[in-house]
Amino acid sequence: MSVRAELLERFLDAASRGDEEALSLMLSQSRELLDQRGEQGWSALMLAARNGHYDAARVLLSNGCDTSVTNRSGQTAGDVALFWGHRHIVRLLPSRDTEDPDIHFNRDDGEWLAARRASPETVFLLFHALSPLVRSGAEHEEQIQLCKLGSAAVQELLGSSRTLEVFLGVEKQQEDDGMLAWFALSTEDDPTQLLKDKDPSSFFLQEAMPGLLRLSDDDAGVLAQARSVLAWHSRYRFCPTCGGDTKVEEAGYKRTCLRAGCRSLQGVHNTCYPRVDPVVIMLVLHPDGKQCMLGRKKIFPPGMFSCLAGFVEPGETLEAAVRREVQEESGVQVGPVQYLSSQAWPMPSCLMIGCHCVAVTTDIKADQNEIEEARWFTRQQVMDALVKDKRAVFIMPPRQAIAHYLLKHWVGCNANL
Ligand SMILES: NC(=O)C1=CN([C@@H]2O[C@H](COP(=O)(O)OP(=O)(O)OC[C@H]3O[C@@H](n4cnc5c(N)ncnc54)[C@H](OP(=O)(O)O)[C@@H]3O)[C@@H](O)[C@H]2O)C=CC1
Ligand SMILES: [Mg+2]
Ligand SMILES: [Mg+2]
Ligand SMILES: [Mg+2]
Ligand SMILES: [Zn+2]
Repeated sequence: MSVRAELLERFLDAASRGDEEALSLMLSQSRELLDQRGEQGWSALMLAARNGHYDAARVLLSNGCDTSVTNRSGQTAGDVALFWGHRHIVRLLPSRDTEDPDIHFNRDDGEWLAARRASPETVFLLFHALSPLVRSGAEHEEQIQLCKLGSAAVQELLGSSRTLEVFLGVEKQQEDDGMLAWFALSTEDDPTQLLKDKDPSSFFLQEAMPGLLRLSDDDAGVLAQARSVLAWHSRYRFCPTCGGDTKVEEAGYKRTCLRAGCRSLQGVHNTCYPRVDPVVIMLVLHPDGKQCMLGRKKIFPPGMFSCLAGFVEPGETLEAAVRREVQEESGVQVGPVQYLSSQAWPMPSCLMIGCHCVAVTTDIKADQNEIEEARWFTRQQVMDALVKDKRAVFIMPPRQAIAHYLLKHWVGCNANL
């Protein structure tokens, strides 16, 4: 081994052990060690993150180390820390999920909203019966895009009592410090004809699934918000407390009961705001660490297996919901549960809470009502499905579903750890 390689191995070893003094000393002599990766493809920061060494990670960061460096599985130090549950280290590191659009809400200010509504730059998305108006994508046939209409195109609809309006937020414009406002309009009339005159290629996307998977990630994100709020309006026209009429307020984010004295007008209540239903979705890992459990619902396309999922019920923690749903659907008992990430799933308003969990029993007895079949799959089988190899024994859930991410994360993480 060359002197340099040996020095690097000693440096990486100090990071693994959490020896921050050795790290500081070696860096003062040879700064280029900082972001170098060893034979396994891991940097010092990744090793400190893997083993939960907070002070060692701080020393590396204070020396300016690059947090975006990835190992051979494409994981950053932040990903490694997250997987191993070292949250104190995750918090030290910049998150890769910080690229959310910069959206501000101003739902109470009627004048401001009216000005946004009238602005020629403002974007309107049109819906009918929860189906968005779309057109074929520019790039390839399968892809579709949301029709982004200007105020002139929706003038008639804006004034109509048969139109429901939901403010979606504003997008900061890079060039001129301006703000682009977005609205969703849902019409009870069928304006297809009207719009066909202007854009004959547009149509209302009828089936939410798998139709929504044909949108770009940006369009799908906006649609998740709009469709969830509109779905709530379509189901909660009357006051859930007294059955009275309601009026829409706060730019589409509140329905207030019109009956004086209704209990929903006082105190804390959750009937006036759009609902979000928490759903746990989990990849169940075999106690041997080498297999995971996937299930098939009858409605899935042939060959597709996905993670088990289920609604969180009142009084439950997320951990309890994971354990109960896995037990109900597969008969398997679950021990540790680890949260990974979440996803808004607008069918109609689920918040998918993605977890990995470890089974403590292995005999599967699929609940025939919800799950047609559940099986253990090896990592190789998941990998084959992921790369669509001809040996693949099942089909992965689509890339856009959090189940796909939970599987990909498992394959990527464990291969190296
Ligand atoms: N993004 C992703 O990767 C995935 C998303 N999902 C989504 O997760 C959601 C839930 O998963 P699923 O497995 O169906 O859930 P569950 O395992 O909890 O079972 C669903 C059943 O629960 C009942 N139910 C409906 N709404 C609620 C509620 N608010 N609270 C409690 N029970 C309810 C229904 O029964 P009944 O019909 O008898 O009323 C429904 O058939 C689905 O909407 C699905 O679209 C699921 C898997 C993957
Ligand atoms: Mg269930
Ligand atoms: Mg389920
Ligand atoms: Mg359930
Ligand atoms: Zn009421």
